[in-house]
Amino acid sequence: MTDYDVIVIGGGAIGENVADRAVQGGMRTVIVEAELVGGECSYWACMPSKALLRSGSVLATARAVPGAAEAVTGSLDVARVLARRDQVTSNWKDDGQLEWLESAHIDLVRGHAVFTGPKALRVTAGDGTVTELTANHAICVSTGSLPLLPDTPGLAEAQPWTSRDATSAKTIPSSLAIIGGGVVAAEMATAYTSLGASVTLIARGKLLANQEPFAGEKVAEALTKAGADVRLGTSVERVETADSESGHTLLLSDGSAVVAEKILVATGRVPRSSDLGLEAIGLPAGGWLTTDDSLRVLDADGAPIDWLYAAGDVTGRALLTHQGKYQARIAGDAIAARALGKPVDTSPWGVHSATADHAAVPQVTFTTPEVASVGLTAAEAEKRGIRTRVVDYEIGWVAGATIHSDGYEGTARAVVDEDRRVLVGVTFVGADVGELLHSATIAVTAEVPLERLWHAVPSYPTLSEVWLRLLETYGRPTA
Ligand SMILES: Cc1cc2nc3c(=O)[nH]c(=O)nc-3n(C[C@H](O)[C@H](O)[C@H](O)COP(=O)(O)OP(=O)(O)OC[C@H]3O[C@@H](n4cnc5c(N)ncnc54)[C@H](O)[C@@H]3O)c2cc1C
Ligand SMILES: NC(=O)c1ccc[n+]([C@@H]2O[C@H](COP(=O)([O-])OP(=O)(O)OC[C@H]3O[C@@H](n4cnc5c(N)ncnc54)[C@H](O)[C@@H]3O)[C@@H](O)[C@H]2O)c1
Repeated sequence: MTDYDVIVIGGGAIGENVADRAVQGGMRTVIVEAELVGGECSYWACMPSKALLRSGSVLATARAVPGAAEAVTGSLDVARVLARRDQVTSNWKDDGQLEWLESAHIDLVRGHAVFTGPKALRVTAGDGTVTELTANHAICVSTGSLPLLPDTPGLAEAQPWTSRDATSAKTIPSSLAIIGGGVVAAEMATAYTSLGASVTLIARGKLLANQEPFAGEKVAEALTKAGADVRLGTSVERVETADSESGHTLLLSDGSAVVAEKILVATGRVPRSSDLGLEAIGLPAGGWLTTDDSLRVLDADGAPIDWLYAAGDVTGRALLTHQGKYQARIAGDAIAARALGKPVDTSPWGVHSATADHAAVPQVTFTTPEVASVGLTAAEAEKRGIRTRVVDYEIGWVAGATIHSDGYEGTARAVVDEDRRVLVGVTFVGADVGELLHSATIAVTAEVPLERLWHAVPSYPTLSEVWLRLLETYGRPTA
């Protein structure tokens, strides 16, 4: 039996950050990791997917800038794109992460952890070695999420790709049918189209339905223009696989059929909590771990368990690396503060409260065009009873867009809370708008009054000038 002040289950980006903050708070801390330290984001999600997307995005921009366009004479070098992706994932080796753990004074136990009781875990390594661990103060669960697989007849037999296969593929299939209309579906449709696959995207609803409506519309339009077949409002009812040579036939609810060499299922995520032994501590297996805003897990009565924390995807709060790392900083600090009897500030926007998860989550979808959003959409704000005014502006009309590329197309939307005269949501769609997003995140999180925003002067001629145009469209304040 080995004891630590803090045990973190899961060494993904989020677990690493919980452990780092706990160590910095004076806690002796260990991470238990079953697979690769660095987790999904580093090896099978954010990093490889963005590496697969980047070359196509650069090429599209270059083709829209005369002078550069003439220098682009070929299509993407697929082998080089895949090689760069391999480099970005460190060839699926975690040596670099191990060095970082050592420098951050975080111990590591490799293996699969299950709860044996309160503050107690059993870790079984790949070679069968068992380590019993106990925590003096806290255990934080950061085990992430797994792909959701719909029980569509014939789908499992077709051995579909999940996001792991799509981000780590060594060759590009000639045709790819993507089931889903969310972020993974949109990004992988963009990447695989640019890499030469014949892509069909099948979504039961709209594309990027959680975003402002124009976001999904513009991405669907661009995908179609790039050669993808985008089928919205239709579901896969059955999959037939005659043999591996002829590929798969997907029969859709609108009566049509799609034939593809590979199928990618991108229908969302489920919490990775079914094999954690949660029953040993009185929690149901397989569910999201609901937390308070200082990331303590809530019991069946909704009361926080004082020694049990969770951060990242497994909480279901916001399935994004940056938002999970935000939770991790708060969880690690709260664990250390409570252990040492120091003050804990869980008031909204307090140092130990993940308040932004409710009102100011930023996200960039790296499609062509990009979608960058923070806070509430107009529809969400209305649902919350906020009296809003929606302000739209075409990004292509600002001087920065003229310089960026010819025929720049993009839209910006600001959702104004009319009673408080602050922004509650901002969305940008267009090439390279991802780098604009943090300005909006600051405006929304800091609740900067519109009157003060007029004094935040965007540099000329950058895309940021869209901020000034949004304010002008809203109307200049009077003294
Ligand atoms: C294709 C794709 C692209 C994405 N792109 C982006 C993006 O661009 N930007 C963004 O912000 N987000 C992106 N995301 C989301 C992002 O990947 C996740 O939000 C993030 O990885 C969650 O981190 P985590 O640490 O909670 O979980 P994970 O990274 O999954 O880490 C959990 C770790 O826990 C380990 N583990 C699980 N159970 C146990 C156990 N019982 N014992 C020991 N170890 C265990 C696992 O092996 C794993 O290493 C993307 C997701 C996908 C699928
Ligand atoms: N750039 C980024 O920030 C980025 C990129 C990729 C993924 N992610 C994160 O990873 C998570 C997973 O992404 P995702 O795209 O898998 O999930 P998602 O929740 O974004 O989209 C799921 C899609 O699948 C559809 N769907 C769900 N169940 C279905 C079913 N049974 N049959 C048919 N369609 C079904 C939904 O209608 C939706 O269109 C998201 O929460 C996202 O935030 C982020």
